Amino acid sequence: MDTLIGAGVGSTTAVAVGVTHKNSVLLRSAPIGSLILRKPIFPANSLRIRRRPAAAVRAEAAIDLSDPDWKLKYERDFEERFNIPHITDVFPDAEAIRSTFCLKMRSPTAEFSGGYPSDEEWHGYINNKDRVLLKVIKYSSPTSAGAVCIDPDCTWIEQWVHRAGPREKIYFRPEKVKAAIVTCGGLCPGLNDVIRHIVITLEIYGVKNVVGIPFGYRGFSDKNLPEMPLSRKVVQNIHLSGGSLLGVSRGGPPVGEIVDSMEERGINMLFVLGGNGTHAGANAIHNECLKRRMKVAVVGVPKTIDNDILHMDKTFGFDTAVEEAQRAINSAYIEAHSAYHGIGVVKLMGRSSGFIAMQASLASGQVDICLIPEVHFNLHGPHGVLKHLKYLIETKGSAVICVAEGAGQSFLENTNAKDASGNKVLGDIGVHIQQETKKYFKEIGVSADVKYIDPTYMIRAVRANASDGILCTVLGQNAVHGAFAGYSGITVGIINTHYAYLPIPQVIAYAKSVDPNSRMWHRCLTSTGQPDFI
Ligand SMILES: Nc1ncnc2c1ncn2[C@@H]1O[C@H](COP(=O)(O)OP(=O)(O)OP(=O)(O)O)[C@@H](O)[C@H]1O
Ligand SMILES: O=P(O)(O)OC[C@H]1O[C@](O)(CO)[C@@H](O)[C@@H]1O
Ligand SMILES: [Mg+2]
Repeated sequence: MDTLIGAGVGSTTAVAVGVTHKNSVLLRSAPIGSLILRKPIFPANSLRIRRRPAAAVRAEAAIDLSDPDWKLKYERDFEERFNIPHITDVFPDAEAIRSTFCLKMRSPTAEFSGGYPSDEEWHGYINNKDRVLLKVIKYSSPTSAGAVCIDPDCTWIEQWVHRAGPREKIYFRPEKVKAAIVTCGGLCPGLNDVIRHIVITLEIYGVKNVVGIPFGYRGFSDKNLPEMPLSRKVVQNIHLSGGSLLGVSRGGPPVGEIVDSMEERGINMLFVLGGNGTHAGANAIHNECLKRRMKVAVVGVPKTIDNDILHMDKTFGFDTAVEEAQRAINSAYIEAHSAYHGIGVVKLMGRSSGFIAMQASLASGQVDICLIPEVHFNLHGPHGVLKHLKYLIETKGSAVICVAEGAGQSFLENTNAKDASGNKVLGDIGVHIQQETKKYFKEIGVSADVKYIDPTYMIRAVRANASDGILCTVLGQNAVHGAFAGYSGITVGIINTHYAYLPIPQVIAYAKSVDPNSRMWHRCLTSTGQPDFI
């Protein structure tokens, strides 16, 4: 008989379901290394599955646990899926030269007439065979919190991904490179830091032709938007302010037009900063370049304030967003605490993943109720949010709710509206909670002073904090190293504190979301003291 299985990866990975057939386990695009259980681990209504259509991602193969070699086969399959495309896959005879990124090459003014600089003594290169371990906990039992097991014995599986960094051999001659940078989607703290470090690192390799494409992918087709020449001088201080020097946008021309434009402009390195939509675009550009046999490196740097890109510890801007979100929560707390029966509602970003709401609630310690898209809740009824608010007002005198923008969408009218990129336009759950709370307290004859704060655009526009600034620096540098090393269709991320290159389809197969059975969500519940609202 088929058995529903729940799968959770650590505290920060998506939940998925699959079906077991006797000994074989079929994971339908499930997260890598999913936990196989004989029965559901979550009540059906707390298990929400969110998945974007996979962008040509090859799903995990079915595993036949009765096969004595299943572990070996699984590891081999994993290695194949996380293999990163290289220029030599299409151009086997592509010429490799010694890297110009060495201790002797620190000035962009150097010319190569006397030969490329090289540094025999420098041992700072990454070997192409270096790997980073994706999962680092060995679980002894599938019932251990957050366990990620393939079989009931929790057999240890090694999942290696490619280590990022400069290679000794490079596949582009710096003087022949025209590099372009584009930033797409919404704003996110740290965009300027990444742009800055891509430019600086390109110059250190010896590249002199670096341009910015204005306003996202639109800049490839809009003739009124000239490309912006970039140099260390131009980008020197851009990290001191938030936003993007190049501008951002949603929507844009079809991929074919983008690649036509790249051909016309002679761009052979493209650095794409953006979220899952942008990365789907980057992968399509990479595939189109392959089809046209263009020797081009397309490298992504994941920018998602929602932190919903798979496999990475976090994405840049997330830490800053959490820090900034705390200020809104603190204001809501002060307002609520200073009012008679004050209730503060703060809506934070998170279309399908509640990471910011969860982490900001945890960090602030001032939130009584945290609501995220991954965990179903009722507003009304004996166990609903409003009943609990009444209890909080009676016992504490005030309360603070932190809600992620994608939470409780089933309570709101579905307009089917889409933004320019095709993303669903969400209803305003913050306004809804504010209105329902006012109505409820009026009905029960208890006064309540409800204040609503939506700090979204204030948070997105701030400059990166120190930890994000460092993350952006390393990601920007590694993006350039990846391109020079000849990889394309890849993105760069931090995994277990190390840096890795991943094939784009694997990181955008679906949105990473909070596992309601994770230690981190349980810690959040411990902090807020909220019951489940079912
Ligand atoms: N499947 C896709 N294929 C090709 N291009 C895409 C795809 N999805 C989105 N894009 C393009 O990527 C760009 C950015 O997409 P989107 O607005 O969804 O932002 P995002 O990268 O997901 O970032 P954010 O986290 O801010 O939403 C847009 O120009 C959009 O046209
Ligand atoms: O108003 P815009 O720019 O379309 O962006 C809004 C969206 O962008 C995000 O901040 C992600 O970039 C979402 O959380 C939010 O729904
Ligand atoms: Mg997106």
